[in-house]
Formats: sequence, C-alpha cells, structure tokens
Amino acid sequence: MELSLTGATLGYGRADPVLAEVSFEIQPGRLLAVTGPSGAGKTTLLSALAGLLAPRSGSVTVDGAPLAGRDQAVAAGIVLIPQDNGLAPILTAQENLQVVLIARGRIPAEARRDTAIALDKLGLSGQADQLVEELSGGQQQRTAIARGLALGGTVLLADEVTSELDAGNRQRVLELLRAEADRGAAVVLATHDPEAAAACDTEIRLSEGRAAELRNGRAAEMRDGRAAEGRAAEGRAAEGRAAAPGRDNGTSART
Ligand SMILES: Nc1ncnc2c1ncn2[C@@H]1O[C@H](COP(=O)(O)OP(=O)(O)OP(=O)(O)O)[C@@H](O)[C@H]1O
Repeated sequence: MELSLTGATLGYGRADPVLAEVSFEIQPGRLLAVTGPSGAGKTTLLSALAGLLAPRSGSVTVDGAPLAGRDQAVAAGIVLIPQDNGLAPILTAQENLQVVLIARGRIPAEARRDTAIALDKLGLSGQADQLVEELSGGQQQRTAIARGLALGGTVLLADEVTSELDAGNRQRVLELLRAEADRGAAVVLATHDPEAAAACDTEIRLSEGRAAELRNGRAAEMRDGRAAEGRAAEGRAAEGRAAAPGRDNGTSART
C-alpha cells in the first residue's frame, strides 16, 4: 500500500493555509519523523494522512487513488494515535483496546489476546483493569500507543506519542515503532523531540507553511561516524534546496 501527498495544501476554513504544496511518499518499512515548532502543522499533516482533513488543493492518495475520508483510511489500515490519546476515560485500559479491536472485526477471544500482548509490550499489564481516568499521563499515553500497535496497521501515524514519557519508556516506544516498521508498516512520528527524530530514517521538517526533507537513510547507520557526517551534509543540502527560490513553487521530498 502506498500513501502519498502530492502538492497538498492544507488548512482550516477560510484561514490562510497551514501547509502549502507538500509532496512526499510514506514508505513501508521506514520510520519518518515529522518535526517543526509548535503550530507548524504536524497534527494537520497527520490529519490529512489519516483521512480526517481533505486537502484544499493537491491530493492525498492511497495506491494512486484519492483518499476519500476516514472510513476509507481505516479500511486501508491507516492507524492514528492522536496527540490527545483519544481514549475513553471511563473505560479501563484493556476495554479501550478491546472495544476498538472488536469494532474492527476481531472476535472477542482474539481481541482479549491481542490486548494483553499490546499492554504487556508497553509495560501496562498491571494497569489493564484500571480506569483510564485513574492512570497517569504517561500511562494514558502508553495505553493509546498499545491500542495503535494492537490494530496492526499498514500505516501508523503517531502524533507526539513520547511527549509525556520518561527516558526508559520513550526508548521502549521508539523500539516498538521500529518493530512496526520492521514488520512492514510505514510509521510516521510527529515529534518535538530531536532524539526521537534522530531515531527515524527520514525527517520532514515543517516551517512557515513549507516542508523540507532533512535526511535519508536508516537510523542505524547514524551510529557510524562517517554515515552521520554524510547525512548531515545531505540535510544541509536538502535545506538549501528547499530554500532555493522558485523551486517547484513548493516543496517536494521523497522519503
Ligand atoms: N481544527 C482546527 N481549526 C482551525 N485551526 C486549526 C485547527 N487545528 C489546528 N489549527 C491551526 O493550524 C495550525 C497548525 O496546527 P497543528 O496542530 O497542526 O500544529 P502542530 O505542529 O501539530 O503543533 P503542536 O506541536 O503544538 O502540536 C495552528 O495555527 C493551529 O492554530
């Protein structure tokens, strides 16, 4: 499954667009960081990829056909872990997962099994029966991640999912996102956190309504001094290209 934006301009109502003419592909097996200052449009971009926000112009396509809305995105396996968690506070952690899994067609026994596996991966087995409203912010965030992982999507859109986590849990989540990519999912992580972005293969930086690709290549290679140096140069070149006047009248990046 191939998810792409082509010359997509995104915005709300009659206000100026948040992002103009953004083009890139989300690739299976890879982790893509979407970075940029608060208000740059990270959530807006993920909303468009999730089928929640139609582009004003340009397109978001799945296998070349325009993405018609959230229902189609769900059918295509595009999973969103929203910034505000999107959990039901008066259900328990495990109920929050089971309800969604059953709604997506899993039989109750499978839903229970997959819920237990996902909560265990996030270190939440002990919180399974606790109401979400009684969980800490970080535990709630991990519950939302567990729910996203349990769905086993083809595309996983994770919006600031490490913002409330301690260092150990952040590392655990980054490893789980990498495992999702390794099983073939395309993973997009919107983040403020430079270390989380550095763990991704590619980074799209949003700034002043535009998007620029900063680097490419597997994060593992970053541990090699030479590769890191090479990629830093690539990043500078990509920024230079994006800033060049008249280039495509917009931003184009392949990930
Ligand atoms: N539903 C909405 N209606 C109108 N404007 C919106 C809506 N959602 C976001 N915006 C505006 O769009 C711009 C981009 O917001 P967005 O939430 O995408 O940024 P962000 O990069 O995710 O920010 P943060 O890092 O703070 O989460 C902001 O100016 C915001 O006020």
